[in-house]
Amino acid sequence: MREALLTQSMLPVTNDECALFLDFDGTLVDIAERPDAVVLDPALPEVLTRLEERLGGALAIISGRPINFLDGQFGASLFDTAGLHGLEHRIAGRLMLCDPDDHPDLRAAIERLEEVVSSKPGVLIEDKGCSVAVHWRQAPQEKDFALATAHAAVEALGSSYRVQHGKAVAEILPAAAGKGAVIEKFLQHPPYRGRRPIFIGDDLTDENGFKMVNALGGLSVRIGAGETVARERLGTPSDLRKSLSRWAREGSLPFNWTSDT
Ligand SMILES: O=P(O)(O)OC[C@H]1O[C@H](O[C@H]2O[C@H](CO)[C@@H](O)[C@H](O)[C@H]2O)[C@H](O)[C@@H](O)[C@@H]1O
Repeated sequence: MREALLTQSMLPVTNDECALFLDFDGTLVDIAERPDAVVLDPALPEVLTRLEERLGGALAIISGRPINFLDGQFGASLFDTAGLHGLEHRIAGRLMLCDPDDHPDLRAAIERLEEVVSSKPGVLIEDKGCSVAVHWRQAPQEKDFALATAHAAVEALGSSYRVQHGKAVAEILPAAAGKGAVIEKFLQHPPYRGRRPIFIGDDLTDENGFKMVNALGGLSVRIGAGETVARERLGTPSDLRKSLSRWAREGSLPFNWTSDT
């Protein structure tokens, strides 16, 4: 009897028990030199659609990008999504967007930032409406300047805003935005409710999501090297795409995750 119970509690987690949350940059797509230069694997929308079916609809993309950018990549409204690190979301098809008009101080700060960086070739401002990213991937010598500029802007904006560090980027966004909180929100709604979350990401903004998922008894997976609270690791976005494709085709989770862990 005891043996039977033990075996039962160690069964692999199945598709109908879990919800899958996927980061975009550095996770589903390889990092590119510029935000507008990422290349989506043309097979990915179909792979994710098959996987979403296997998961009873419980699949969402959780990104720092705006939802309209992600829809442009995958096809309008194809997947549930959280954009701008959780500031906006589409859950079970219901859309909640962030309105830039609600952030007049930030809009004025973005105008100033554009002026300030215009004298620094290779430093890019990515205006995302309710948030802004200062990128230095193409000008690594300007890292200190870019970081100082983003932090000075947030200091002037006050405590309603914060800086989110990332890969060769510092972003300014409303302080309440975070991937952990938005994953928790998804889990309050069908078809996510009652499922165990899996979150796969690669960057500092994803650590907040990993923490939440760990606390909820889910599975956190970090793509690539670096300090992390994630419990599992995969090498590259390409490794992940292969794993997702096999999962969509064959049906069993590509992780060693049993119901007792
Ligand atoms: O949450 P994510 O989906 O991972 O988005 C995080 C940020 O990713 C983007 O910047 C990063 O990817 C760029 C393209 O590969 C790269 O050039 C840059 O250095 C990276 O930091 C995106 O541009 C940001 O808006 C996202 O917030």
